[in-house]
Amino acid sequence: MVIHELGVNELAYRIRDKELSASDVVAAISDRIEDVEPQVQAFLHIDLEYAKAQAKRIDQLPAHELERLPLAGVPIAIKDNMTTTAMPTTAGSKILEGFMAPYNATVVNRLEAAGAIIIGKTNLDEFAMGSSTEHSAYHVTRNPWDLERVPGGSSGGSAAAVAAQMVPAALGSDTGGSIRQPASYCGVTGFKPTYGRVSRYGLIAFASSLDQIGPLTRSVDDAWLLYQVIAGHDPFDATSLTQPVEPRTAEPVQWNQLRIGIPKEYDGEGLDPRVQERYHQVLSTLEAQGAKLIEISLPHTHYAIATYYLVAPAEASSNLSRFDGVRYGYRAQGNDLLEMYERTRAEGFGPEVIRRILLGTHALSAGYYDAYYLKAQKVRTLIRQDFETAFGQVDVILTPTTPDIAFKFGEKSQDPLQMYLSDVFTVTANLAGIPGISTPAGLISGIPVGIQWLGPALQENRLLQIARGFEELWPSGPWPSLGGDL
Ligand SMILES: NC(=O)C[C@H](N)C(=O)O
Repeated sequence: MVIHELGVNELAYRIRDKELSASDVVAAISDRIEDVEPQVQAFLHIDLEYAKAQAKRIDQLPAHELERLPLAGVPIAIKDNMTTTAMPTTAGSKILEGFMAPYNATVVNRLEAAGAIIIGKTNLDEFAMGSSTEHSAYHVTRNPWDLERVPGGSSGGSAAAVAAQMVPAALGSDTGGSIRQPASYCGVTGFKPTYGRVSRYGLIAFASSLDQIGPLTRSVDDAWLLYQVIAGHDPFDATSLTQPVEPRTAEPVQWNQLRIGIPKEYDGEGLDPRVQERYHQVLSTLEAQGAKLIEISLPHTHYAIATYYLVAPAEASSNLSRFDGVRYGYRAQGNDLLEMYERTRAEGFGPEVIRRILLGTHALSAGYYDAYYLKAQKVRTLIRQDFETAFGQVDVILTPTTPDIAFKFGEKSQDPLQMYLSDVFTVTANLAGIPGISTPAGLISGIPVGIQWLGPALQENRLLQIARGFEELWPSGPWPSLGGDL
């Protein structure tokens, strides 16, 4: 048994059964990180001393206490836009370099209360704005399947760390696809729950009406377990939902009772023919299992990218106003207060963040508000209604996660619109607030490709049950060979 290859569930029960100690696991993970992190560069911060101390604490717990910890001794990485008191939180930005948060994000507290061991903070596009992790102010992260390619973004570090088997799981955040798109590019599972299901307290806000936290793992059951731990009401997040989170079910999906919606708008223009071919192979496999494939229309899909790139930057321009050199992080010198603000923001933010702030400020400004922001909000309602209508007819919707596979460094970074288009199939779920999961559907010339399952709001368990069923039909692996394996 190679410890770093084990998933969350396997590690958790082995540690609970005392077949493995948490310290053994942390030691194995440290070796793996030492081996492959120099190539992949998934992390912005790693704290193995902290991890070792946590592992020791877990190993000293009596059996009856271990029994109560669903993630006892499981190492987990956290995207660096969620606050941790034990490690810095930078959001991938120079403006927060070295920032130590005064409190943990609720998700971090929940993971630790469940016995998880936080190993480090993963790289991301600055403030989660991007689809390749090239917009990190620190360094790029490489796709473990091909080091010349991007891991996707903005949770690229989390996806790469999981695919490179440096951790069994990581948390990401998804505003327009930032969990699902990198999951697809790195061949892992990435799950975005319903808006409001997981507390965002301690998540550095990008676009508050869209942001959601979720897990990236190497199996659906692992994502499910993590979701169970992090989901649920949190009085510190006013948007957090109060509906109870139902327990995991072991029941397999009954394909012959399932109606799968195939939206015609997700299968055509702009879709890489190789991705399209794989998507159709998946559809045939499901049909052969007895699933009923129903062609549906989500007619406002065409406006989704434009809508997202008005709503998200508008909210970002407001959220990021707090980084002014007074309250947080970096401060530039200036002759007066205004000059200090201007210089701090001009020097502290990278070009993509500045672009979004400008776009958002423009969309919200007097005279343009009705034409841009208000109109985008109206179209957003239409997009949500498209899904409501569709879910009257079908149980779940299946689409490609991304129109392409992981691209090479530099291929899209000079053309923001091309970069934005990699979110074309994922932004709709955020605009509608519904859950979505990307699961691997094999490789195309050695590079992973994912498919996306979308479900009605609050039906996470049903969605996860279906995604797990698909995983059994279409198992992934072997994982990329890296480091010492080369
Ligand atoms: N943050 C996200 O969910 C990703 C999206 N690519 C964006 O740049 O806004």
